[in-house]
Amino acid sequence: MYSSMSRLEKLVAVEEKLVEMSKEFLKEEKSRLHSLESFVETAEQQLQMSVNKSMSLVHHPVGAYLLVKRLSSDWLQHVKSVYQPLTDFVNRYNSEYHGQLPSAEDAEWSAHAILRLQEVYQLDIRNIISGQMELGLSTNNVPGSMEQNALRLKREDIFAIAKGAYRNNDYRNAVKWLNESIQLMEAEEVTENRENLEESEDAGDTSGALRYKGNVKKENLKFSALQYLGYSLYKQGDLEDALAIYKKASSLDPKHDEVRDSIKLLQRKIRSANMFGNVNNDEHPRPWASASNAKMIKYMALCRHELKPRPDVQARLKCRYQSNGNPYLLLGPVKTEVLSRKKPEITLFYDVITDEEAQTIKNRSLPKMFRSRIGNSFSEVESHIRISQQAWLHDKDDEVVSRVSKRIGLLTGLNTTPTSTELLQVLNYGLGGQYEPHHDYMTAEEKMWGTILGNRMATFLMYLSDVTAGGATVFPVANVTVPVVKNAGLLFMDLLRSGRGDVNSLHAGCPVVIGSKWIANKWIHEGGNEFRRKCGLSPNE
Ligand SMILES: O=C(O)CCC(=O)C(=O)O
Ligand SMILES: [Fe+2]
Repeated sequence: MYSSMSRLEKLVAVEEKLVEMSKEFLKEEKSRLHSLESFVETAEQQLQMSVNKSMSLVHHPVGAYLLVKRLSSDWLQHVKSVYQPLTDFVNRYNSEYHGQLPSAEDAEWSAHAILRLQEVYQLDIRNIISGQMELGLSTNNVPGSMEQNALRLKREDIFAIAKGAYRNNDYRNAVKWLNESIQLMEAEEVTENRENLEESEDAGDTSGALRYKGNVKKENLKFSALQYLGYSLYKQGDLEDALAIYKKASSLDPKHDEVRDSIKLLQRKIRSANMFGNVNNDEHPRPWASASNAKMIKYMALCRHELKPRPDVQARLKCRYQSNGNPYLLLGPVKTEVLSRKKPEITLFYDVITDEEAQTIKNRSLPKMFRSRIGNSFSEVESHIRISQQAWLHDKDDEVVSRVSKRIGLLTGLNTTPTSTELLQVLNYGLGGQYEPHHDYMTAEEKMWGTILGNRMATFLMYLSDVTAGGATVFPVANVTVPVVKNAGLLFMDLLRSGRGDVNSLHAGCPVVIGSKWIANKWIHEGGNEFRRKCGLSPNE
């Protein structure tokens, strides 16, 4: 469900219905409880009159009749009147919302999305927690104070995200999130103790003011958070701090065997480290799966707009109105920006489609969307590398689709008829949705398209939406970051003139921070373009 914003948007309507159903239930429940209350009151009154009075009501025929009637039916009716609607409510929830609700796995992935955004955009955890995730990002769309309050994370949520990092073997971030969640738990303990103290003073009871008023659940949460923290510190090689944390956990539950064993183990490890001077801190975990390599580090820096092309390369970039000598484009030449002139040339065309056309394409795709996969014709898998939903549109699906295909032909000077292209691929990214660095062409082994269509020669990527933050398209070799510009089209060559894949065409879709990013890809193939883009004389040309 997290894999596309359009699916997440549907959840809003589901929750709207849930709120409606619950409000109705509560209203009826209140009146039912109210009538139960007055029934119980009456019964109690009559009971007192039967027990205490000189003339017991039960000796009176009407009193006896009422007692028998109450016990033979009224009580059952009232108990049922409370019980039955509750089961109906649960049954309705289970049947009406079955299949529409996200799973625990969805929740876990959503927590991962927050971690990914934190990592890629180097966001401050405290800003994320306080509902100000966009601080430090280039956006003017900052939430108001009411929204900020609604976006504030609670200690349980912070703990859940920490556990997500932990499960990812990302102990560095697990430590950060666990520290925050424990700090919050402790701050809340202080306020609660103060409130309890005030309450007891009000009641004139100062003796038991600091007595443990026992919210066991909360204590368990902290105990468990401390265990996670201790282990994460240990995995990071921070033995002394890990020991201190385990001791703190032990003070909450001195009889806990696992914690006591961990303390002994850590003390032993610290002693031997002092003796031999070498701390075995296991392997240093990586932030998220593949972030350790240079390619990923560069990808993330480009997503943050931190890298620019070399100055000499930048100086040769230009902006022009392009008509390719074509009469259609002469009437309204397209504003074009060349973002890289080295191979592969990367060009951004502004306003290649209209808002209405973009909307039509999105509407046509919505019923056909499925989770994107990566791979080739032999094996395709769902993966965090590409978090989105996609649909394929035929030219004949809508007049707009064929019109746009033709327009891409005019803009690129390439053959974009159905025999030289793939269908239009429409994509909607999900929560933290991204597409990690990849090439669009297929290698010889992958053999996706056969000899007539040939390999993907050029990519024409159109942005069908804006986003509030994140989601740029980046080229880690060319050092180019292309922000999402609604209705613009991005063109780059995937192959060298020789037909070999151009490794420099490496590119990626950065994680979307805020917003719903829609794109449409038109892949133009070699077949039918032999004379439009001629072979070079050297394999590297
Ligand atoms: O979303 C982007 O900006 C890049 C998408 C992409 O590279 C692809 O779909 O092949
Ligand atoms: Fe791509």
